[in-house]
Amino acid sequence: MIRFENVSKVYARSTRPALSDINLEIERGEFVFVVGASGSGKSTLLRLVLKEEGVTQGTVLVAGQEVGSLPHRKVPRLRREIGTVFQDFRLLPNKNVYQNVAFALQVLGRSGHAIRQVVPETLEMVGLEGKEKRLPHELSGGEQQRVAIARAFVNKPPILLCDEPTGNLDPTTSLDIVRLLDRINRTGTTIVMATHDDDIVDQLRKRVVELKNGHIIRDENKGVYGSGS
Ligand SMILES: Nc1ncnc2c1ncn2[C@@H]1O[C@H](COP(=O)(O)OP(=O)(O)OP(=O)(O)O)[C@@H](O)[C@H]1O
Repeated sequence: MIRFENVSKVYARSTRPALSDINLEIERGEFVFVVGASGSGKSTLLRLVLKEEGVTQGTVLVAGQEVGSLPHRKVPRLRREIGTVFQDFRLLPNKNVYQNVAFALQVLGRSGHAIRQVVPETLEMVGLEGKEKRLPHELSGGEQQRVAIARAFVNKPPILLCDEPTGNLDPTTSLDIVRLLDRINRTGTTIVMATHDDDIVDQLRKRVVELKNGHIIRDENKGVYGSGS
């Protein structure tokens, strides 16, 4: 589903590579935690998948398509295949819960009929039924993140990229959010989650890819946050 072949990324005005010679294969339906210290390259890895940044060397493939050679006009189609969830939720502040999620489908040109069917289903799945009319500032952080997840998932993308989705949440709420992501993963969605949250990684026991200074130093199934070495 996602493949990195000998990928390096050096940002402009930077001497040290953010990623160096990364080889990584993530199969359809996997749940992968990407861990590592601040600056180790986690966000850069996600940005390359989205073509928010280009590679300096190597190849990134998403669903068999080479992202680097994708013409600009095809980037929106790539991004439709990939839901994104961030630490800071990024909700539209003047739209209510329902509208935030519906908007993601409106921009894809979905019919009103389809939207009226799928938005309530998705809000129920993430546990927000009854809160449709609330504005983001009337929700807790955990609820706001549920809206963001509903919005990312409402068009059923095959891939969900999550960059520190629990970074602003307390431990109990964080665990609820990751359990929700786990449930979404069980519907067949591939999930890649960059995180600093050791408790979450240790509890979920998924595949763990650890980055250090832009290198993969560990890739372990049913892994824990620290290598224990
Ligand atoms: N736009 C940019 N221009 C120049 N250097 C950048 C840019 N974005 C990131 N970097 C550098 O690339 C390296 C990797 O950064 P990245 O954001 O991928 O790390 P990270 O593991 O996601 O960190 P954090 O956990 O703090 O979010 C760092 O050295 C960072 O300073």
